[in-house]
Amino acid sequence: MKTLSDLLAEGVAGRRVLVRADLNVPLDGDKITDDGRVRASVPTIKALADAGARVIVTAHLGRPKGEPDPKFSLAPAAARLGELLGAEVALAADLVGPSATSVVGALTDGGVVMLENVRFDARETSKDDAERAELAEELASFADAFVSDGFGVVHRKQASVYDVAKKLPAYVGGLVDAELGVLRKLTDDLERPYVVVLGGAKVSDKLGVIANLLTKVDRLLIGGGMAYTFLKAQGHEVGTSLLQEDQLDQVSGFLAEAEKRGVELVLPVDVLVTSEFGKPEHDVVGSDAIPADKMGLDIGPKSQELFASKLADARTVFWNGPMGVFEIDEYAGGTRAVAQALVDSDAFTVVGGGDSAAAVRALGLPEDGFSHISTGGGASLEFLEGKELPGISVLEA
Ligand SMILES: Nc1ncnc2c1ncn2[C@@H]1O[C@H](COP(=O)(O)OP(=O)(O)O)[C@@H](O)[C@H]1O
Ligand SMILES: O=C(OP(=O)(O)O)[C@H](O)COP(=O)(O)O
Repeated sequence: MKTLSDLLAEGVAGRRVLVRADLNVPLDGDKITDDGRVRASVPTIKALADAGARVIVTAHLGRPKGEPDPKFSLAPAAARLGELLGAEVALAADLVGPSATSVVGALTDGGVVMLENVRFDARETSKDDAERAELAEELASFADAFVSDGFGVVHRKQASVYDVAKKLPAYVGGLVDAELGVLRKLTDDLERPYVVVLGGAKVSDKLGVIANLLTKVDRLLIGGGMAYTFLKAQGHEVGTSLLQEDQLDQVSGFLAEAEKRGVELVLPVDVLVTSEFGKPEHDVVGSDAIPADKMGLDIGPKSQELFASKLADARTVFWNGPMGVFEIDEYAGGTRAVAQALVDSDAFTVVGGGDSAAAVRALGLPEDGFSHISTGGGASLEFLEGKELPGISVLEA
């Protein structure tokens, strides 16, 4: 793979460089609640700008439906990036339309601009190769080189991640390079017990990694929205909790496979339930006694203790996905307990994922209490699975 250093060594003054960043930050209205991904994107962008490049940043925010939607505008991220760089970052009102053409045309050496949310164009996430290639061609027409630095999205075969790298001289960015370097320590010769903790809300996306993880880990702790499909597969009622009904058979298979392999699969023994998403009033119930009209929004106090005890003797830990809806104080206890157990541990500990990393910071845990805080959740998991990451393999080609 050609690296950012190679590109800088070639000389970038006056060249237009398209940088794919992951600026998928959590928002409260138009306020960024955790700017970790913007901060992580700065070094690569700054290195290029300082070397006189004309930098064009492309990124996504959330999962809009392939058309412009102001709720998912990158305006807050562009403003924050400008603050961190100490120079204005103009945001084009579109992705490859007249506004983008004019904003890119006005770029001067050392300047940085941003294109509006790449997922406002349905071709970005299209399954049709030709559609993605067409958008990639339009993006590539703005630039002379491409730098792939959105680690959180390298597992997506999308136009701005994968296809565009075939249209321009392509380089791996500093963030992606550094993230891969740390994650390699979790694949070669790791110290055991190796414990993986999974939670969060992207259940259907992330269930798939479990089959492979079962061949690698000693223990798998499952909380967050991910736990309920397991509890249901064990025959428990889960009320109105997040549930991946169509993956129940697959999850039953995981339970059997874990037993066969001697992998300890640990599920919550109690949960905090409420009647309406986000409602702070709640009850603590056994995970085999979730009422039909209630949803589980956090693991309970006994589960917190159980999970902490299962982390205490670990030598290597990877954690993706909050244990509950930590954005609401009442449901932050499980996430805090797992985070604290990692801080207290002297294992090699990696936390990955936009929301997991945000949770660690929002709950006031020391960032240096973890060996590494990764900007990517799904991307890290797929890397640990040993799966080919399209955004990386395209750079190796
Ligand atoms: N029991 C639950 N029910 C619904 N949402 C949950 C539950 N537990 C956690 N979540 C939500 O999961 C989200 C994060 O999930 P995900 O995107 O998979 O994690 P990450 O960004 O760290 O990879 C958080 O916004 C959190 O509120
Ligand atoms: O937030 C992200 O991933 P993560 O939640 O797995 O860390 C990335 O920005 C990828 O977003 P996507 O899962 O909508 O493709």
